[in-house]
This record gives sequence, C-alpha cells and structure tokens, in this order.
Amino acid sequence: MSSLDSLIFVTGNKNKLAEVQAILGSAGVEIKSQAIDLVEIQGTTQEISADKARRAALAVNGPVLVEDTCLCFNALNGLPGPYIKHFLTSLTTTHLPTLLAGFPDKSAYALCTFAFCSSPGGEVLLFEGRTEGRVVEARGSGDFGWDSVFEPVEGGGETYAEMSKEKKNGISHRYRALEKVKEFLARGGC
Ligand SMILES: O=c1nc[nH]c2c1ncn2[C@H]1C[C@H](O)[C@@H](COP(=O)(O)OP(=O)(O)OP(=O)(O)O)O1
Ligand SMILES: [Mg+2]
Repeated sequence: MSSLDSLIFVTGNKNKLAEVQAILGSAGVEIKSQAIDLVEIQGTTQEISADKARRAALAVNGPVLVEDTCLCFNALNGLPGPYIKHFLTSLTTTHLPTLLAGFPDKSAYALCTFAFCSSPGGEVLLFEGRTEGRVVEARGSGDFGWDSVFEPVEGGGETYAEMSKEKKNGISHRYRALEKVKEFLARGGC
C-alpha cells in the first residue's frame, strides 16, 4: 500500500466530527471531512462499519475513515447496540433508561468502531474502542446523543454530558478507538 497523505472522515454527525478533530489533532495525515448520510445495513457493528467504509470509499473515490457507535446494555445482551440511534429517535434520551426499568443491572458499555478503506473495492481495517459505564437518569447538557444517560466508570460520578469535552475525550470509546487509528496513521496507513 502506498503511504497515505490525506483521507476523508465521512459522517453525517457534527458532534462526532468535532470529537475526532479534537482527539486526532495533527496525526501527520491530513483529515478532511465530508457529510454523507451513508446507508447502514443491519448486523454487528463490525459488519455495519466495514460496509459503511466500502460505501464511503466508492462515494469519495479515495481513502476514507468512517465510524459506527453502539451503546450496549449488559442486561439486554448488548442491545440496543448499533441500533441506538433508532431507539433515541423513538424514545428520546430521557426515556432511554426505562428500557432497563425491570433489570437491577444498569451496566453498559459504549463501543466505537472506526473503519478504514483505502480505495473503492479495497480491503477494510477496523479499530475498536470501548468504555465501561452504567445507564442513569439524564444529567447534563443533552446536546450529543445519549451522553446525558451514560456514566462511565472512570468519570468520577459524572455522565459524559456533565464532564468537560477534554475529560470525555480522554476516556471515551471514541478516544480509545482513535488511539489505534493514530498508530496506524503514524505508520503511514500501512
Ligand atoms: O459519543 C457519543 N455520545 C453520545 N451519543 C453518541 C456518541 N456517538 C454517537 N452517538 C449517537 C449518535 C447516533 O444517534 C448513535 C450512533 O449511530 P451512528 O450511526 O454511529 O451515528 P450517526 O448516524 O449519528 O453518524 P454517522 O453518519 O457517522 O453514521 O449514537
Ligand atoms: Mg449513522
């Protein structure tokens, strides 16, 4: 594979983009962005993110990075998982914790899977990051998805929405996945 000068992070989500830019900073590779709402198949988050990367590489005709985010409830064997977006839309974030009303186990984890594809039809590489936590009644600003109902174990009792962006970006599922993306980019994308 030839060395990578730039790539496009394809997402329809402005908050994801802001966090990726803040966390990656200067990764030695120029990260541009393009807002395309890619079709998302059903399946595991690995299947979904890999498929998104293939579609994105076709759409931009070059190297791309995409990402799929899951919120997984242990009492529900990992659901809503990759379908969290639809649950949020239908239930609203405030009512999301009611899914666990009948379960004493409120533990959950946030899972982020970045997928890289070098060119249309090219091989896909995955980079995963996971942060453990629990689901709580909504606390903090509600401006990014389910941030207000997820209290990470290492958050000192704060939900993602209550903590500063710097703090979230130092412990988040996205940060952990991007550490692996960074290593890959530092090797020139090989
Ligand atoms: O750190 C996060 N903190 C709180 N909420 C989050 C986070 N990261 C994603 N989310 C939300 C956005 C969407 O409701 C769902 C993931 O769905 P997901 O398909 O991966 O994202 P999306 O459709 O918004 O953007 P994209 O165009 O990259 O697919 O969880
Ligand atoms: Mg999506």
